[in-house]
Amino acid sequence: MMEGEMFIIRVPGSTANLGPGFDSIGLALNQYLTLEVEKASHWKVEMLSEELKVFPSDKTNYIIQVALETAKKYGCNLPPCLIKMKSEIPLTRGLGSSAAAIIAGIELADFLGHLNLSREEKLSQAASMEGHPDNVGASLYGGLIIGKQDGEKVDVVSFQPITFDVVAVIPHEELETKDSRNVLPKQLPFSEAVKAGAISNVLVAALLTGDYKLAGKMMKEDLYHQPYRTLLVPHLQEVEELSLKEGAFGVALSGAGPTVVCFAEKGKGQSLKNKLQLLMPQMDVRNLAIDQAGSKVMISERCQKYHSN
Ligand SMILES: Nc1ncnc2c1ncn2[C@@H]1O[C@H](COP(=O)(O)OP(=O)(O)O)[C@@H](O)[C@H]1O
Ligand SMILES: N[C@@H](CCOP(=O)(O)O)C(=O)O
Repeated sequence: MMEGEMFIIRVPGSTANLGPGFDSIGLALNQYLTLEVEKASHWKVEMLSEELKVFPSDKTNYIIQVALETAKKYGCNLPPCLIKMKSEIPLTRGLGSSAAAIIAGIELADFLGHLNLSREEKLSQAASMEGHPDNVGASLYGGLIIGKQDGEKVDVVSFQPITFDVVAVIPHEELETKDSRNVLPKQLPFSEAVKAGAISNVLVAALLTGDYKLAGKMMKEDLYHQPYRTLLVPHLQEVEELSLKEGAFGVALSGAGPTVVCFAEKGKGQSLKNKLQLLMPQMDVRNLAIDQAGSKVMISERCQKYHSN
């Protein structure tokens, strides 16, 4: 990359779990974290979205830290850059902002450092930083991902295209993932763990065969996390009742919450969104689509030529 040239990193946000797929299922959504990057004399982040202004604008920014740590792991030093950053992903609401930031940092290291990492290597690095593969997998691959993590080892299967609408009901209050994980039990009795696994298996089979009614039923039956988190997310039950009545086939807590995601058949999302927004004016209700592409690095032709040398 030459002085003055620029590349763009675009990463979708995501919703995790879809009810019983705790720490394992992720779905990429069409709200994006976008970085415009050019070489500079020192590291600097310029926030183009108001919400991002809470984050450091120097080298201590999380995305730069992720990039430097990733590059270091592969024995590489990154040249400093100016990053202009904007985001459509609400922060700390259960819509995968931290996972998108991690993927952005890894893509930054990969491109700037000529690391040529495979998607599997990127996922392994991202999942070990985030602690679970669901959101990072969706942000990286797009579509629906199902993954299993053991330290740095991740097994993942991704599916595209997945076609249904997603309506996100986003409260104004934040809920940090670590706080929402603190209310979960350390252990489950064997018989309950077996039941919880079976519910998750049926969810996946139902989603992939298009049996949305059954998928919705499984979302509600989750035993892993939603029963414990309802204490922190008292609106879950109300959103669930209203949106099932208004045509959603399923409802789940988005990641660790507090956002609730409602799933509707293709084409039904807009009217569901309109109805829910009227019924819950205090919430930010968004009609979203599934991102099928995952993270992207977009470069100019001149920059591409230089980069491949
Ligand atoms: N664009 C960003 N730049 C830097 N850090 C970010 C960015 N987006 C998210 N983060 C980090 O992720 C944290 C939110 O993570 P988390 O509590 O898991 O919420 P979410 O559900 O949105 O992922 C933020 O407090 C911040 O530390
Ligand atoms: N499986 C995790 C997902 C956390 O997602 P986030 O978007 O809330 O960070 C969990 O349920 O804790």
